[in-house]
Amino acid sequence: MNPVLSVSRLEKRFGAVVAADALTLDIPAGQKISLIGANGAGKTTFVNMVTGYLKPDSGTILLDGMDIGRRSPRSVARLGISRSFQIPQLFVELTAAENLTVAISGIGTRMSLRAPAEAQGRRDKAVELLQRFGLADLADRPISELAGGVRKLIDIAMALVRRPKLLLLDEPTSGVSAEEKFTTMDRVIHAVAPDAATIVFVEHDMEIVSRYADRVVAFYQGRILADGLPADVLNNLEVRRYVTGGVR
Ligand SMILES: Nc1ncnc2c1ncn2[C@@H]1O[C@H](COP(=O)(O)OP(=O)(O)OP(=O)(O)O)[C@@H](O)[C@H]1O
Repeated sequence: MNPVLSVSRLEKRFGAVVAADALTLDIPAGQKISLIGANGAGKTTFVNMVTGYLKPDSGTILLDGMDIGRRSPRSVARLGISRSFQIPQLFVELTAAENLTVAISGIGTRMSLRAPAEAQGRRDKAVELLQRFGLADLADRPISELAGGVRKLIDIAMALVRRPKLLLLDEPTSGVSAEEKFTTMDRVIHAVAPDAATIVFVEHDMEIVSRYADRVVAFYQGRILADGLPADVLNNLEVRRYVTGGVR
């Protein structure tokens, strides 16, 4: 089967810093892949290039065989790649349902914003998405009143509005308490399952990585240091030395 995403010899420099050094990676449908690496290893640069927020200096990014390396973030999202951010991008004065309704309206093409039936349809879809995350009872609460972990989940719900082929999550459990981190990830995996989306998540917490990833890609200085099954990558000597800090 052809990969959903195929990245080949991707390069990005910021002055003297090589943030992406000949990155080559195929991602088949349905995988849950974790990107790991120390601060500054190039994980976010990779996510930004794949989602159109950064233009690569060279190399190709194919989504279902289509070259998307020069497209805008909006165009990449329309084609089927969605993302969440380290810091949730939500309208804090609006409620959870209103935030989702805005995102749902954004994908409606010829729908009239004023037609009551369509407004109700958008609201129903927003509540259905919140339900998937176990958050339906918070639909009418303003974001400003909600905890960090809940905001993260709502940001991820926003990314699911378009039913993406590929979902990129930038540190889904950062800022979430130790007690809540597994519940948060369980809810994410459960919520994404109906769309069978392929998930790439940047993660610093190795407990989360080993519990939820099918595959781990370790970055170091803009390069891929190791790529494979979690147990293999996490036991790799170089990964332990340069990424997880297990070998001094
Ligand atoms: N816009 C930019 N301008 C200049 N340098 C940048 C820019 N974005 C990233 N870099 C540099 O590129 C390298 C890779 O950064 P990147 O943010 O991709 O790392 P990361 O692995 O996501 O780190 P973190 O875990 O801290 O988020 C770093 O040296 C960083 O300082």
